[in-house]
Amino acid sequence: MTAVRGARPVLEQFADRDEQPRDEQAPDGPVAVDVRGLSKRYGRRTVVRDLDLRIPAGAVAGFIGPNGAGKTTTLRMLLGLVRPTAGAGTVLGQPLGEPARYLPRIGALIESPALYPRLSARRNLEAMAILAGLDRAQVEPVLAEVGLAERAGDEVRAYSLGMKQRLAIAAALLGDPELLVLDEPTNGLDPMGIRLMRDLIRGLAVRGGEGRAGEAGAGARGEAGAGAGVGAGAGIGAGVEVATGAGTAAGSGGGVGAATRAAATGADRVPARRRTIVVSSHLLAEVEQICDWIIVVDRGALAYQGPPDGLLATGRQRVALRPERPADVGMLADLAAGLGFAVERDGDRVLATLVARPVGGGAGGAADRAEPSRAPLAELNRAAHARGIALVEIAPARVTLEERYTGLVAAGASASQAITGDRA
Ligand SMILES: Nc1ncnc2c1ncn2[C@@H]1O[C@H](COP(=O)(O)OP(=O)(O)OP(=O)(O)O)[C@@H](O)[C@H]1O
Repeated sequence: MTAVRGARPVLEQFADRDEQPRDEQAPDGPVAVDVRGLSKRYGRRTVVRDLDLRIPAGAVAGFIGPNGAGKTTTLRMLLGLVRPTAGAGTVLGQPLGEPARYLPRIGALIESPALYPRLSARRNLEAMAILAGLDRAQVEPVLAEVGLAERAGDEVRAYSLGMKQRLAIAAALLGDPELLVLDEPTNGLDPMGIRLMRDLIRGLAVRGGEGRAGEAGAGARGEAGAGAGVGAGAGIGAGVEVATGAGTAAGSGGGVGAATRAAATGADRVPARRRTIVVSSHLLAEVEQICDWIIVVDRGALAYQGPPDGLLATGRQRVALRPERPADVGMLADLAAGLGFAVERDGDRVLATLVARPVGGGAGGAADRAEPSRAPLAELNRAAHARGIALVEIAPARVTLEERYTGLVAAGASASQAITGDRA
């Protein structure tokens, strides 16, 4: 498919911005994360802006946005690693401002894991378990859960990147967390590694391996435990102890979070032992297949939140137009562009997506958005006919989730630049 033209007048870009499906749907049932107005400023620069997040308990939530959109900063705020400039709400039913109350029930992988390269995966995990005050017997089940059981005795320095990522996830699984936060776990992986990671994450949506040591079964969790994260680099704020004792893995970055068993309050527990997973990525395609909730952020602001099909449903309509004479494709594309469509060439077809108020169409309200195509399509058809172009196809064409995502982010970028001239 060849892009013919994409530049649109500024006013049309503003129209796009207005139509962005901000906070499309709220979850019906219990929520694992419910925060409002989350913001972070660094100096004069706002990197997360008034973010309202509601993540259903038990969902696999994709946290998607381009590089620099504020994903990691947001996740760090949820994990108590960065103090929000503004915002309030709850994580696992506990106040956002008191992360010590919920961190023991969270496992997290934020940035590069810190591992002992000359120790085996098993020994690395045992060290983490000990530092976090956990039963070492948890190590074998989590190794099995991430598919490393057979290589658990190998030194970590011999591991591939994918295996190291798996090991880091195993560390985050220690303590059988209710909420698992994975920041860009597919970063740097090849296509097969990405696929394996996707399969792994899908499987982690159910908590606890069979026979996990010390596990008394569903609903029986309630042992008190001291929460601790294992990591190096950025400290954990808000009064949360960081286990960085002698022998902790060298390395930089946020380290590997290890959740402990903790007292569960009951009211906010998820039935059927579903685990809530938040997985960030700058590529929707890497995670869309496993997500039942999607959050799109762009320049620190929420662009969409809701189920994946909601993102699709809010997409603008696209039509495929095929002229009787293939030689007319270029003229047809020009015509459609002149009528306010974003135009792409697809062989002997033109794909026209309505991006602006229909020329000669409706007033532009919600009803127009629900059925945007009729008036402009009729106009397009007439205009083609007037130029002697006979259409042999004029039919709806599917807009993919990736295209919707890209459209959202691209429209936001254009509008923001037009308004402010910068990203702040
Ligand atoms: N400690 C900091 N001080 C100043 N600016 C920061 C700090 N941490 C992050 N930023 C800025 O905040 C913005 C958002 O960064 P963040 O890492 O949250 O984005 P991201 O969506 O996770 O990006 P990526 O996908 O590239 O990891 C970036 O412009 C970054 O430079």
